[in-house]
Amino acid sequence: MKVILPAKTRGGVQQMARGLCQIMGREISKGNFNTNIRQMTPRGTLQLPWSINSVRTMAVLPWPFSFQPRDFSLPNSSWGSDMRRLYEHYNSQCEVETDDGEKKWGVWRRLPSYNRSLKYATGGVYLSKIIQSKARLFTRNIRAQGAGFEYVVFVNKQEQKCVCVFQAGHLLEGPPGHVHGGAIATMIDTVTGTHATYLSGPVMTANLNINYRSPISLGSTVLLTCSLDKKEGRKTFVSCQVTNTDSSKLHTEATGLFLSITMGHLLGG
Ligand SMILES: CCCCCCCCCC(=O)SCCNC(=O)CCNC(=O)[C@H](O)C(C)(C)COP(=O)(O)OP(=O)(O)OC[C@H]1O[C@@H](n2cnc3c(N)ncnc32)[C@H](O)[C@@H]1OP(=O)(O)O
Repeated sequence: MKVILPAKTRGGVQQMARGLCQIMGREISKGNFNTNIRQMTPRGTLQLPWSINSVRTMAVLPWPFSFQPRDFSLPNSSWGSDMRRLYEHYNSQCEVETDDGEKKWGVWRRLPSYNRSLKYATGGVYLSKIIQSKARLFTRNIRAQGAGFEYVVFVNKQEQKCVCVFQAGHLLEGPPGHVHGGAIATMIDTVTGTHATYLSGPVMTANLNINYRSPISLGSTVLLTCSLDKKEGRKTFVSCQVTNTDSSKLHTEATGLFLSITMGHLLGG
């Protein structure tokens, strides 16, 4: 049986689980991560600190000890008709049924929210295990559904392309009735960064160039379409267009340079 708890209760359960970790003798702290992740075995696999393994174990324990983080990229009641329609359009191509009724991966893949996405990136699996229970992109921190960044990302590995369906909530206001340029830049950085991560493993944005062509109305849904321009050593070049939902109007265009980083760089080593 699957029990879906209201957000408040889930928070309580998470706190309780954290409390249990503490009672059991260790709190998961950044220092704790840093010390332990440097312990590499000769084969290059990580010796995870016991606290992380405990957290992972708890993620598969039955309720009330399980605290699988919420996937923010799934539809919720704030999603408008455009958002839902485009979600269905891409989601229906994530899994396809063959003639003999077998289910297979389609050309698109929906990326879940959180740093769970990192596991799809080359070499990202260990990083994912370490940070997924701690980190959350700030775009997901506005609790009221529909008030901030509502979005879902789909990637197409074959075409080295990715799309994001984004509905901008009222808290993202810049010019009256329209989305703030910084909020648009945030989404561009997030989606191009996600795409670069998917293609190249852990990266950081080194350069982002943005041209704003036409304003985006608050509450509207737009499409961010990203493609790989080229890869050169540690550099991944990605471009991005923000358009209305039928791609007939260009709102914003951007190019980004992402540099592959080591785990040490990301964790301040
Ligand atoms: C699933 C997960 C989804 C995640 C999505 C969210 C994505 C969010 C992404 C972000 O917002 S990351 C946060 C914003 N970015 C930063 O804070 C990065 C700060 N900068 C750095 O940490 C370093 O400058 C950086 C890692 C980008 C590069 O430092 P390095 O020491 O690794 O590289 P280095 O400076 O040696 O440069 C390597 C090459 O890149 C080139 N380069 C570096 N920065 C550049 C730049 N800004 N423009 C053009 N080229 C640049 C540099 O010239 C050189 O070229 P060559 O090899 O050809 O000589």
